[in-house]
Amino acid sequence: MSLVKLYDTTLRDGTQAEDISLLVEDKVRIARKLDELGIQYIEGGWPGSNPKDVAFFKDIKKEKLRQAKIAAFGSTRRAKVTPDKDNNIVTLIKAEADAITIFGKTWDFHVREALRISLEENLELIYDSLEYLKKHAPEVFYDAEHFFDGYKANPDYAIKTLKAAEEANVDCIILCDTNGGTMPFEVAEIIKAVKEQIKTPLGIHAHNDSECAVANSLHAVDLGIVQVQGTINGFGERCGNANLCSIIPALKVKMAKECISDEQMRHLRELSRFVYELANISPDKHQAYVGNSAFAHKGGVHVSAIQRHPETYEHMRPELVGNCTRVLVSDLSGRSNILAKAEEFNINLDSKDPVTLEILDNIKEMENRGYQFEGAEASFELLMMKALGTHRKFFTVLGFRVIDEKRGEDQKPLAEATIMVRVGGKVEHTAAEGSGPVNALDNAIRKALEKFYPKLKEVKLLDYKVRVLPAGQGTASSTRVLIESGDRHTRWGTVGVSDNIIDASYQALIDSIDFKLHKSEEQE
Ligand SMILES: CC(=O)SCCNC(=O)CCNC(=O)[C@H](O)C(C)(C)COP(=O)(O)OP(=O)(O)OC[C@H]1O[C@@H](n2cnc3c(N)ncnc32)[C@H](O)[C@@H]1OP(=O)(O)O
Ligand SMILES: CC(=O)C(=O)O
Repeated sequence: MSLVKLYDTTLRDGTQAEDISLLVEDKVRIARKLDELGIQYIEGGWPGSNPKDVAFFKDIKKEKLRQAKIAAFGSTRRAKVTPDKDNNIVTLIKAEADAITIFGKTWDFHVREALRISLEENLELIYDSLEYLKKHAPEVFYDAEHFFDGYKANPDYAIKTLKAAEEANVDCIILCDTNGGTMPFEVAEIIKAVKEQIKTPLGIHAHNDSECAVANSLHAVDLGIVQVQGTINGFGERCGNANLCSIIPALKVKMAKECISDEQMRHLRELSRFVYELANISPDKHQAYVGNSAFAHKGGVHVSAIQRHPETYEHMRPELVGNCTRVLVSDLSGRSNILAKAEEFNINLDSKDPVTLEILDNIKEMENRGYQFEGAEASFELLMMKALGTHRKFFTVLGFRVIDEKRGEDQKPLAEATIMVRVGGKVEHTAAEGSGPVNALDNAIRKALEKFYPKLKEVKLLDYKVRVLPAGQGTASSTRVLIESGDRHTRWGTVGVSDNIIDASYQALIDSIDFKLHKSEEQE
């Protein structure tokens, strides 16, 4: 297997994405994880840009990375100053990184319009910036910005810029699709032409503005490119960069190109989620390879087939990237979905058992009323237990009342809930306040039940989603509430539907508590 080197720019180009900003500590934590994953180069930032990036290069030196090299990023020197006097170049060297990457202009249009210098002067900028850096850094890479657009506009000039970098003896020339508009067939044609004229090892840095960044990067590797730049989860300027979470498994599984070990790749999903978490961005469920839905099967026909052989509807084994097969339950389910779920919950169910059909019919009828079990597997498991007669009634709610009161225009509203529950022979009547009516109700339910079941103290409400469902013919619109709860060990989802938002929330809250009590009992 030939080796492709991965160059991660999450900490530099990734942070150029709208809504993404990382603290120095976050950057160091991500760098550690990238190193563990086996990424060969980690671009830490642009030290000439801001003090945070300067601090990163200082702090990362204290880390004992296993194998990754840290790269510092910047640009060619400014016109009219020599490299040794150019603040950006001097700062790059001071960062004392293992490698330095600078970008320079390839596109004649950019030279004229953005830099406003002559084409000849730009070639000098490229050559002497790189030649100077080569004397001061162990490895120097050249990002040929807008290479593909530049080549299309003026191929002779674009090649001249690469030759200037080659003459300066750089270690790798990276062809950049900076505006992300190049098509895969153009990439192939242009790289072939470049390879006839440039002998320096080549890399690719593709943006995703036309959704082709991953395809372009893979095409480039197929044509012999040895360095692939990208970011975790595809974060990056505008529509993002080539997504390394897709590139890595494609290289290894589909193209037999070595880049990280099999064991390292099993941590890819974990790393993807770690970066989402630190960037404070919700993970994209539908993300290829590592997303929650990447191997989630909903249609009954699909579920029936994957149970016979997973490859019928899975392009590769999810475990290779640390993901897993999931079966969803909905009104598109068949008996196979119900049986798969039963197996997941360790429930013995036979496809010929009338209960299987009863559960299936029940689900379809409830989904028709607005329930959705895809994100509410705990409610579904409770429903199964009820159908099978294994559900235990831990408590009975005898009634509740919720009051939401505002005492003046500039006063905050106050919410209070009272609830009456019976556990065994005892009746408990409790009141609690909350930041809103649902929170007050949640507090009151727990306060009433925690006395009997102290384990409920562990339960936290992690997410609360409300969706107003459109009215059907002759009916009022109703509300669906999805709640995600969790304890120290796990998370679970529950659902409630009603034309009253408090009632819908109540159903989801009660299911959450009921589920926790069943699971605690099973564990004991
Ligand atoms: C394709 C890419 O993604 S490249 C990376 C882009 N990332 C960033 O821009 C984030 C970090 N940038 C920054 O912090 C700032 O832009 C800085 C510190 C680099 C520069 O700030 P300023 O000096 O205030 O300049 P400003 O940002 O307004 O304009 C960019 C300058 O860089 C110059 N420039 C652009 N590309 C190059 C290049 N390859 N070589 C040399 N100079 C360049 C422009 O001509 C302009 O200089 P001028 O105004 O003197 O003509
Ligand atoms: C260098 C870089 O980030 C680009 O060309 O997109």
